[in-house]
Amino acid sequence: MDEYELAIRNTVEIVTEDQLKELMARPEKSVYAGYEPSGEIHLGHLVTINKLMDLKEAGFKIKVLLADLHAFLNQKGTMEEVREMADYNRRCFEAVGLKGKNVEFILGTDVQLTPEYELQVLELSQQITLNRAKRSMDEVGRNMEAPRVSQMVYPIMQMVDINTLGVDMALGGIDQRKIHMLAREYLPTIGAKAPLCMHTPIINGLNGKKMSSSEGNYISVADSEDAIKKKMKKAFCPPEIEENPVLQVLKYHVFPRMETVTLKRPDKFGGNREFSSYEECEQAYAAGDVHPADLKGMTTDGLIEVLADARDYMNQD
Ligand SMILES: Nc1ncnc2c1ncn2[C@@H]1O[C@H](COP(=O)(O)OP(=O)(O)OP(=O)(O)O)[C@@H](O)[C@H]1O
Ligand SMILES: N[C@@H](Cc1ccc(O)cc1)C(=O)O
Repeated sequence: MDEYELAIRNTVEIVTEDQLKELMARPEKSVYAGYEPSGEIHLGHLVTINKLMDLKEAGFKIKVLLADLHAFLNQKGTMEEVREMADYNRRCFEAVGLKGKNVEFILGTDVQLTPEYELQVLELSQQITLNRAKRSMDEVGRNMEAPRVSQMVYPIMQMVDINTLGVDMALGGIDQRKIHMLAREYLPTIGAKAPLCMHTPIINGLNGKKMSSSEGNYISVADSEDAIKKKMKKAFCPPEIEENPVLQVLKYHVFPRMETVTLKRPDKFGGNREFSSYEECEQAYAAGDVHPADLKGMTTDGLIEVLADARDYMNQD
């Protein structure tokens, strides 16, 4: 796989592909993703983390924003609580392999409380309508039936983060799209660069709804082998391909880190079978050649293996 293919694999949108091709030809390039510190880093977050690791391998400098102030503004906890979570989350990111020379972690409050930052937030807030700000938070904001003023400031700060961190590209799940499109449109009005944007898919939790800490439907990167087995056993695994959480785990977490995956089953059920790509496995499942229970077993074994280092790291003293 060449660097460009690696950069775009498992993404749903790049705005724009031509700009990405141009950027990749440059010797220096950077990308960031921001995370509201939360209790657990789960397989949903890991989709974006895996992408950051692909981009690192493709030659990007990586910045990870631990967005403590954003989490506070979005009603996720007190300042003390989110700050503490930021430290824990940083360890989780390192545990899954996001670390090293070209990876920098930045705490939101370390860069967001300067007069320059504040002035840019105010300049943008003078231009962006309340309606656009509110819509950009549709999939990001918590308790949006009664949005707080802080939740209208939130997307504007996210735009200013892009300028403050000086990155070429903003990465996030597709739920970040509306905020990113505001950034592309409005950052140039304050003399800042319009960022490239890369979006990854949103994956489902084990009950078939969006994987999220608040739903309790997630697998965490620090889960024990036993916990993974129990959760996967109960997972929703319909015969369909679309929105199938087990296939999503296989596609976004197991295959990117394993060359081949082996389905183990007794001879009377068809015997063992080795898959060397996700697509091959999806076809076999769609054709009914792989039973849902076998698909779950194979995915569980693969996931336990790919998260082994993270588990060990998190369980060190
Ligand atoms: N289920 C998911 N599938 C894929 N990406 C996700 C998922 N949940 C969060 N992300 C991505 O992770 C990044 C950080 O999101 P954030 O930390 O705010 O998570 P969140 O949506 O608040 O999740 P949670 O409610 O579980 O804490 C964003 O780019 C977001 O798109
Ligand atoms: N909006 C992101 C978090 C984030 C905050 C600030 C940023 O600059 C980037 C991302 C989320 O939904 O979780």
